[in-house]
Amino acid sequence: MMNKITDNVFWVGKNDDRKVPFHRLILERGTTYNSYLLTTEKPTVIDTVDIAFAKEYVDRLSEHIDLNTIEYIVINHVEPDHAGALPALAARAKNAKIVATQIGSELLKDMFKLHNREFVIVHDGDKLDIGGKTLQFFETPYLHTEETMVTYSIEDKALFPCDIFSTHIANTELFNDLAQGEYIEDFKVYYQLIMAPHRPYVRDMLKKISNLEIEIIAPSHGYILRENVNDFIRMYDEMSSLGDSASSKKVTIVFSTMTGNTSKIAGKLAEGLKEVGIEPYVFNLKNSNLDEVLDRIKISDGVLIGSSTKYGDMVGNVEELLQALKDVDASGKFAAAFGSFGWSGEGITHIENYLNDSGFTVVTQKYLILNRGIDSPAFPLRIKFSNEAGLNIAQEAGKIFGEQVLTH
Ligand SMILES: Cc1cc2nc3c(=O)[nH]c(=O)nc-3n(C[C@H](O)[C@H](O)[C@H](O)COP(=O)(O)O)c2cc1C
Repeated sequence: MMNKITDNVFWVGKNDDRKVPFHRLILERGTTYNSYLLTTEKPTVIDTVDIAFAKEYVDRLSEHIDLNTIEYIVINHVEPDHAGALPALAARAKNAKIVATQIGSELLKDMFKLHNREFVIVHDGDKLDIGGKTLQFFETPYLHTEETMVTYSIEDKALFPCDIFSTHIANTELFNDLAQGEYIEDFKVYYQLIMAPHRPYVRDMLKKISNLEIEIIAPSHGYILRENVNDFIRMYDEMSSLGDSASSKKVTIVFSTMTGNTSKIAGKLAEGLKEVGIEPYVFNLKNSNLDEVLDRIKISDGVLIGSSTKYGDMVGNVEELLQALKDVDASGKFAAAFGSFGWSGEGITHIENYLNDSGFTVVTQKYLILNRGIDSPAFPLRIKFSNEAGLNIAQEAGKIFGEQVLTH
């Protein structure tokens, strides 16, 4: 099916009106996989369709264009509901170069065995002349995975943001002004499910597109937005804004150290928290009153507890604090363990075990994979001695932990 979006821009996607299983959900209203064909002097395809419809998609496309004339295939996001038909298309569009971010290209090569294919690697702000139109690319990491970018057609004032601004609704009307029935709630639910876990990246994306003149948003699922476009951008702005919750959220960092390495990690965690607007309480247990520390933890939304390891155990009086924490109401509080170590780091694992036993929601790598779709930085935070790379990771970890607290 080929539908005109604007001059020389056509929708060539797939309407999937099944109840689609996706990310452990069932998309009750189905979805669409929106792919676009730009019939310029250097014909260009932007994103493809789900891997399940690859053959059908390529066959249909070949009815509209000689596939050998396709010059570029832009892949904004590698997930197989968008890039799934790339191998089938690339096999027949033999002259096409694949346009992606650096990380995107590496993933596509490995996932689809495209190592021998020509790629055009694009960076933030790069432009590509496709003969009659100019595409500009903006990297939008984690929206919804690490390699993601958006494509902007300057002459069309059209943004192709892949998953961003999408809605899971099967439809044949294509445009939001022709929508039969309510879809705004679905648009918001999509944001909450797919985008909200990456809130700070939504803010970065909004900054990047704020200088673009956008008349059409052509995402990869659901309606193409051409009516009240700015309302949808505003909704993302509102949903990703924290209001005054940053200043009202509290995090406590407590640690014990022998030679100062764990103290440096605590400092970096604090810097990361400050980056997201949280001013943490920081206690070195050696110089602190245990009751005062406990009082702070009681009013905190998150707690980070650290120790280095000495002969397979925690150091200082961390264990005394952890024992006392068993009597604190930990419901609704996030916690994570951290520490410096030399070769085995048992102290950090002991802390994590205590936090689990006390009923905190413990932030671990497993937790972040399942709840945020990210696998780093790895919690509990284990830094060998206090190397520079490790300390940078600690700062990132502070940010990620802060985001966790802020969005709950
Ligand atoms: C007496 C002593 C015992 C140690 N035992 C261990 C150990 O069992 N496992 C380990 O991974 N590191 C061990 N280490 C290494 C420390 O955990 C490491 O030097 C760490 O960076 C110290 O951090 P801190 O300055 O915060 O105390 C030991 C260090 C010392 C001095």
